[in-house]
Amino acid sequence: MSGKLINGKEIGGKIRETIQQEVNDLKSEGITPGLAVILVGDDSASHTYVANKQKACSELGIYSRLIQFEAEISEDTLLSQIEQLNTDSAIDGILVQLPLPKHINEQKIIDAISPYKDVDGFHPINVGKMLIGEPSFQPCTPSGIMKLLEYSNVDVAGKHAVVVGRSNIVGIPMGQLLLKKDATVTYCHSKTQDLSAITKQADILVVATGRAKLIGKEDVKDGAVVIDVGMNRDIHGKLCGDVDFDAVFEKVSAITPVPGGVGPMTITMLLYNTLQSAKKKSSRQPLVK
Ligand SMILES: Nc1nc2c(c(=O)[nH]1)N[C@@H](CN(C=O)c1ccc(C(=O)N[C@@H](CCC(=O)O)C(=O)O)cc1)CN2
Repeated sequence: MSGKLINGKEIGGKIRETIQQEVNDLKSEGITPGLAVILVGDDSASHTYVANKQKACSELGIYSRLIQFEAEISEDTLLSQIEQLNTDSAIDGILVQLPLPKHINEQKIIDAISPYKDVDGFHPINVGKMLIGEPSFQPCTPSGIMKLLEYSNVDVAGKHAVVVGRSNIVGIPMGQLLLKKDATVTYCHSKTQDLSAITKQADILVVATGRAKLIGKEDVKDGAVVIDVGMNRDIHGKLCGDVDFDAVFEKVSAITPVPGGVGPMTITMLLYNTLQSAKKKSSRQPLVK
């Protein structure tokens, strides 16, 4: 089974080795990369992801600072915390773990993060730069998927890539990164008519809907490469993706598992972006509002 399986833990591990080497080099020059993580509320999945991010930082020698707030925190308090971090020289990357409680405007919070420290790649300046192919922080999940494809020798150019899902943090940037690598991209979403007719045409199928096992055997083409971004619980409480892994496995040429596929790459690319930010520390421009 291993030939078909795109193993995000293994590929992420290889990339983390090169990041670690570069972190060591930077540290020998007296620079320690630093990441600030803001966590609001008590969502248990968010707590797990943040703990995993901190553990990964510590394994690679990246300084991480956790800033925790109760769910009732005001938007203004959050904004002033971000302002402080924007000018903190020990901090190269700032991330606010999503989702935020409903009374907080997520976009307003993202907009307040300095684009020079926006290691999630969610700030409109980084999104815009990514769209026109300028160097920028790229969002971690889509850029991690591009790495999975690259390390698995999947040539994207000229292929029909179908992205199911249009979120700002995964679906939309995913399609754009595939387009930049010369794929022919189709977006599908909750209003798409006859989803299956389109997913069946995909050479590369990326599914990011948050709907457990939405994609089954009848929805994929023979030999397709399937990337599952989903993170759901099945009726037995077991972690599962948006793709019915067991049903499609025989049909596809390669597939990511859940867990152990895309998830670990999200954290790897966060470490990568934090390192890139630390490398640019000396040339970082003051934020012009
Ligand atoms: N500020 C951000 N918020 C959120 C992001 C993000 O990129 N930035 N993405 C997701 C959550 N996420 C990272 O924050 C994330 C999700 C899943 C994993 C992961 O490694 N999953 C494991 C399984 C973990 C488990 O057992 O529960 C896997 O797939 O193997 C990492 C990061 C939303 N919020």
